[in-house]
Amino acid sequence: MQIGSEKASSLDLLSAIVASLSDGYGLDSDTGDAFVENRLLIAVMSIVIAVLVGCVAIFFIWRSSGRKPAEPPKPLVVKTQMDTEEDQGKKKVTVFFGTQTKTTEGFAKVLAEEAKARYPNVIFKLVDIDEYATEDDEYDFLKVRADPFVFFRYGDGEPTDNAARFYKWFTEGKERGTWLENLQFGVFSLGNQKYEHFNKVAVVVDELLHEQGAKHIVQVGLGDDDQGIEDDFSAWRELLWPELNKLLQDENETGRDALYKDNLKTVLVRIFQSMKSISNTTCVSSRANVAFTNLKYSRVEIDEVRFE
Ligand SMILES: Cc1cc2nc3c(=O)[nH]c(=O)nc-3n(C[C@H](O)[C@H](O)[C@H](O)COP(=O)(O)O)c2cc1C
Repeated sequence: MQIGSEKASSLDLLSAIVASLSDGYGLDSDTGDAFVENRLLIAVMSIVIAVLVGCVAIFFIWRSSGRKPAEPPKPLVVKTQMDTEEDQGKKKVTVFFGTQTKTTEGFAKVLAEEAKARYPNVIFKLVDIDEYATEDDEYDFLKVRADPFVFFRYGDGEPTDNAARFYKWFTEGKERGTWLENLQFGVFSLGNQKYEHFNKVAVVVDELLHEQGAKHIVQVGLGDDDQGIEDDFSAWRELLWPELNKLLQDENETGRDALYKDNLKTVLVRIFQSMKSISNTTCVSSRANVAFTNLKYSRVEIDEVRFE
């Protein structure tokens, strides 16, 4: 050991410390010498300890700086749900909606539930357009979907918050050409003619879908809150069902109307339950009542499932 030399290295110092510790703890001198001579081992150990101490320090600095781990991306609702084995081979319809105060969501739900009752072998999904894609590019799903596509929008001259990202991406992509030839769609919009831009966003989306190759199942429905939006909605649905029959009804399917009537009571209960989950107001329930008068079910029966 060369502690007395001109300049002791840190390794020499460490060796000296280990040697004195071994003395202090009663190790025999041979063992102490072995430690001291095995400088390479000590060097490796000291590096490992230094790295570990460094990692712990970095971890605490990182935690104290308040950074949170990156959030996992939002699930792609439709893609993941529709790719299940059970769904394979079945026809699928997606009801997308954009909404500000959830009225449109309620109407979309009514449509989806009624459609499920009419076409029990078809898979209907109700999807908030903003939750479909985490990245704009994922809206590319439109080009590969051959399923009927029903889109709900409302206008404010501007899109609703939850449709803003989709609307920006879609309206800025006019150079895409006719890339939506496999898509069939219908649009119904909830608006109010008192506003300058009556149902503007829906009209733009409808026109653009058509321009880009998608085929109308039914012409755009422009609901007017100022006149009677439930009647507009009912009238649009009456145009929709015959067209969906052509697309969705199985060739060997018979007695659809009887099946539909059997299902209807259950469907009404489900709709009222889901409406209640959206809003507890009786106003929402009464909207559903009106929306269903054209199904020829008496008001008395519907009132049995009213929630207060
Ligand atoms: C702040 C505000 C702005 C609106 N702007 C428009 C508009 O520009 N054009 C239109 O047709 N309707 C407009 N409406 C009417 C809504 O489209 C209508 O009330 C619709 O039922 C709301 O649906 P939601 O609850 O799903 O957002 C507006 C409503 C509000 C409250």
